Amino acid sequence: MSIRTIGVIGAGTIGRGVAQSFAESGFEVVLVDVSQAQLDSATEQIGRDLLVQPMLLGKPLKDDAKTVLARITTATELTALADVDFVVENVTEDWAVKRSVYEQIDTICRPGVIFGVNTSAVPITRVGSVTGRPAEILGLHFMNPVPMMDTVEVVSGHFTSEATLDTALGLLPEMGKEGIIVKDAPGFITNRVLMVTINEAIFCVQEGVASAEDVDKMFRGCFGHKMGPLETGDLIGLDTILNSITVMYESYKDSKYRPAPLLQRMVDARLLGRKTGQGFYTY
Ligand SMILES: NC(=O)c1ccc[n+]([C@@H]2O[C@H](COP(=O)([O-])OP(=O)(O)OC[C@H]3O[C@@H](n4cnc5c(N)ncnc54)[C@H](O)[C@@H]3O)[C@@H](O)[C@H]2O)c1
Repeated sequence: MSIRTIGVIGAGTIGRGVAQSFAESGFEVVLVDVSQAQLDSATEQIGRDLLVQPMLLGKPLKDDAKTVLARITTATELTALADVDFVVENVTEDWAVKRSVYEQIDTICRPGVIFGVNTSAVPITRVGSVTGRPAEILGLHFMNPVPMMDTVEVVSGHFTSEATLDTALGLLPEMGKEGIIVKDAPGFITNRVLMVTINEAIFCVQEGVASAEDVDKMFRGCFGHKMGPLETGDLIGLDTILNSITVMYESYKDSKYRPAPLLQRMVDARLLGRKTGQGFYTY
């Protein structure tokens, strides 16, 4: 099946980047979110990012920003995905929410259409089990900001077929990205390591060992990281960090994944980072 139209579900922090990246690469995109306000703000943000990111990357767009934006249509109903050739799902990191989406799109999308799960920690095999197409389900863990990151963690679930992996590994280079295959384990590789680091950095701030600014400064200065763990947490969204580390805590039954109480408190207070204008820093 030739892949020309991509269904992107969820127009939040990561979904809008996925939609932008596919559109920049010449694909038609149907972007679906339950919230019209979220779709409107995603479209506005994509418009701004299309102007800024190519300059930051030093790589001009192949087509002008207007043409790229025109490739993205939006909808609030999953039924808009009936004719898409490939799906990338990016809804809230909550199993009940994701499960309901997969049960619906399994009946809406054509048989054989592959579903890429963009999750921080939900097992891909579990997603496959609620659909009638477990061989066509794989993890596509895009990194934020998607248009600027060139590597994708590709997760092979228990039933993911070689054909599905081959299709995804062939599609990613069309977006200028490379996929690295990992096996299915909660948190995969990237988040199993990253979330523990961010969570532990939050414990350090909570205990008053150092300020958020100084923790981040050390990671930039001592290790040459572009961003420290708390800036990264604010970029990803502290609710997503909490959900991810909680999924790993529940999956591995290992106390090293227990969420920091300060993380929980900040999420309760809606201090979620960039997306709400305030996290460890003010935006
Ligand atoms: N933020 C990151 O850096 C990042 C990186 C990689 C993967 N992820 C994963 O991507 C997913 C989305 O994360 P995010 O940070 O973009 O979250 P977010 O909260 O910014 O966005 C989630 C979006 O999903 C929408 N949504 C909720 N239920 C829906 C439904 N039933 N149908 C359609 N849309 C629905 C919400 O309205 C919201 O716009 C999560 O699973 C997360 O773990 C996030």
